[in-house]
Amino acid sequence: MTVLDEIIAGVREDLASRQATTSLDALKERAAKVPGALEAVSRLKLDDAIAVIAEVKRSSPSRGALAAIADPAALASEYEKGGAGAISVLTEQRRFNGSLADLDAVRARVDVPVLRKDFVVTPYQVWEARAHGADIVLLIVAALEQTVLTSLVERVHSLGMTALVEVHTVDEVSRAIDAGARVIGVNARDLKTLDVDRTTFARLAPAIPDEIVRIAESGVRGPHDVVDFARSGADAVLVGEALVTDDAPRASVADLVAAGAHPSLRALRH
Ligand SMILES: O=P(O)(O)OC[C@@H](O)[C@@H](O)c1c[nH]c2ccccc12
Repeated sequence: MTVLDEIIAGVREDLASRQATTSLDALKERAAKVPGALEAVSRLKLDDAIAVIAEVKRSSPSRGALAAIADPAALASEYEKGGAGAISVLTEQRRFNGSLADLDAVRARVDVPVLRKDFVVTPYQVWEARAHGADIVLLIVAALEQTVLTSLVERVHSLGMTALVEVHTVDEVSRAIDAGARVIGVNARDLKTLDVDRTTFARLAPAIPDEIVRIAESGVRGPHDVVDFARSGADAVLVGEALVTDDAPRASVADLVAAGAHPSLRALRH
């Protein structure tokens, strides 16, 4: 069993208990009452800058406890003030110590698009994301059969949200494109082994067509990594650990945003 398999086994158990208390119909009713999803693609692909997606994450299987984050909305608000283009909220409970309550709290506080970061394997979780105000939903290619991936991408888009389809190999890039992805995230961390390889993005980016938004996920330590990923063709970066362990997350987001807006990168983007 890979780490990913273990995580998903736990996710399915937690999912079963939520399904026992909240019916799909109840979720659909709730989804009908929340404001519509924000358009996210234009926030993730900017003309003259790299978008920064800042993540709210307490723990991870690779790093253990990272930060207590007693007030996720306050942290998200700092990220937003620093110039984050979107906020990612981990909702997985067992390994990442997140929750849908965190998503609710962040959603209520910020105006930028919010990403539900979880191991989504069923349509129920997509409805849940929308019912809790998400605008973007992560779908991990390595965790899904192709037919399931395609139907989940369609479900996300049909609810007005944007699917962030995560890949780690060239073959997964093809699967993401075939599934109808408009936004592809290349994860530097292999979820089967948890190893980080920052060269993965540069290797996979050429296989991603220009009309698709390209996001570099994981392993961003600071401004120099943003510049490197931008040079390799990233439209956006997704940053977790470096920000949740930072004493001044707002200023650090601003530094990442400034690095990605540097004039020397502009020529590459036009
Ligand atoms: O903390 P980092 O190395 O900056 O990484 C953030 C984000 O990319 C990472 O949390 C992530 C990327 N894909 C995921 C899938 C599930 C859980 C977590 C993730």
